[in-house]
Amino acid sequence: MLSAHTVGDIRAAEEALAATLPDGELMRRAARGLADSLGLIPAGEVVVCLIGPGNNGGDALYAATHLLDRGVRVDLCLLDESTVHAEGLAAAQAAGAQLVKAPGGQHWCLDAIFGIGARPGLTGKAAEWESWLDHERPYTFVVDVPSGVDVDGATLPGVHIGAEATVTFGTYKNALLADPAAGAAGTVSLVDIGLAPHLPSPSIEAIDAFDGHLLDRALPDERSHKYSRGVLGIAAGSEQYAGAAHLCVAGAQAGLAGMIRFVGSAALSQRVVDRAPEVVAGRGRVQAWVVGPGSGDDAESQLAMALEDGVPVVVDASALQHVPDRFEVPALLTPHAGELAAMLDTTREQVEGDPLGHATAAAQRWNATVLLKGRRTLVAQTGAPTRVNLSGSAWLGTAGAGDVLAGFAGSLLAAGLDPRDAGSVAAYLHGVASVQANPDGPIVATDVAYALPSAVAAFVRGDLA
Ligand SMILES: NC(=O)C1=CN([C@@H]2O[C@H](COP(=O)(O)OP(=O)(O)OC[C@H]3O[C@@H](n4cnc5c(N)ncnc54)[C@H](O)[C@@H]3O)[C@@H](O)[C@H]2O)[C@@H](O)CC1
Repeated sequence: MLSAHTVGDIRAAEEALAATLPDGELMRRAARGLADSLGLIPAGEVVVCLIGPGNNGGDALYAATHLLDRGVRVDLCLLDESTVHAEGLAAAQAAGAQLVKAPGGQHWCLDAIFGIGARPGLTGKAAEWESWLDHERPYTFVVDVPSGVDVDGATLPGVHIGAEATVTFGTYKNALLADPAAGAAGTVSLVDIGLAPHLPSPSIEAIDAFDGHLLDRALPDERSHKYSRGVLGIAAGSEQYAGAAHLCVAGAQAGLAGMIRFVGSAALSQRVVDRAPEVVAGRGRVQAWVVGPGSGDDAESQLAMALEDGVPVVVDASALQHVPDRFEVPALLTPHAGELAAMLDTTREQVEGDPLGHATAAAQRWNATVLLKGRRTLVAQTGAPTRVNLSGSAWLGTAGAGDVLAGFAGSLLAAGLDPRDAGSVAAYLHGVASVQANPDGPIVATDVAYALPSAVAAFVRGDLA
């Protein structure tokens, strides 16, 4: 599991760690790690370092001494000579760094304008540097966090640096994992400075290949039978969107439930059973429900029916328009930005500009777990670290992928996971399966459903890495 922490928590942890170390040791560790991560820059090349007033600039100045040691040339642009990290500047200059008035001509750049002490949005000279970067496009590394982003909120409220790669220290920051800010960071690498023992529980987490244990309590054993493994009820599809029923069922069949019951019109039920003969048509006892994929006008009555059972429920697509004031059962809501905007009476742009804020607000408001779909899908639940999904590719933006996800998440819920684990593991494996189905190429939602069972198995075995 990757974890991110808030600026406040990072500052407290750094203070506690620094108290156990000689003066300046933390910055030495950060600078050494940073320089090691800049190995891509060949000797003889020139890197321009954009240096701000704080310790972020200090990190870059000390890292510059290591770069100079191995033959990389360093130009320094100072935001303000009077506030720069003085010892760092002296060390970099002594090692051979040149002061320049403005960036120009260099093919490599190091953004050390602001770190976690940043106020979002760049102005003045920093904004001029950003427009040079935007125009000249040198290969840009960020020190700790892209300057100008909102570090905790992971938003982009103004001018900010966009980079190919970010080297961060101690722990991830929200802005490095959650969109839209994460989109500005490029590939992120983490330098260990010894902070972990001093950090509290994270603000954001991301499942990785080593988290297969999350499925442990929902796996079958030799005493299991179809009912003990969990039965999932699905109310999905309609005359207009019959395919959604098939895709939701296909996603569910790739999950951990022992049986699926399908509830819909006689004609639709017949279609579903013809295609997936394991499915049982009609109501009966279930451990969880999925309601809404392709349900159209039937969504309201289907959601009411599911809620009568008092079991956990996945609420997707058109059913999201009919949510109760507050859920009394464990609920996983799975909107995309447009659907969440409609629920919160705002615009898609507002949600996309601040997914973390809107997903968190919705989780609180409906007493539910909210899985907000996007490039970096979020799973927010009040009182627990928000999960962000890092798997998958842009090819996953394809018709029906959400129906598969809803069915798969429902199957994990029926098998005994709580909504947060069910939603976040489902999003993770859905992304993994999409890549495995056809790395770097087009896929349809059915391909994702078919690739899911082997992704589940590899995740459980710990083979995904
Ligand atoms: N605290 C520590 O012990 C460590 C900190 N490290 C580095 O230190 C950084 C944090 O250092 P600082 O706390 O000095 O913070 P910054 O380096 O982010 O700089 C903060 C300064 O910039 C000014 N500022 C912020 N945003 C501005 C804006 N938009 N326009 C104009 N001025 C602005 C602030 O007023 C403040 O003076 C981390 O990101 C990391 O790079 C590392 O060296 C590891 C250890």
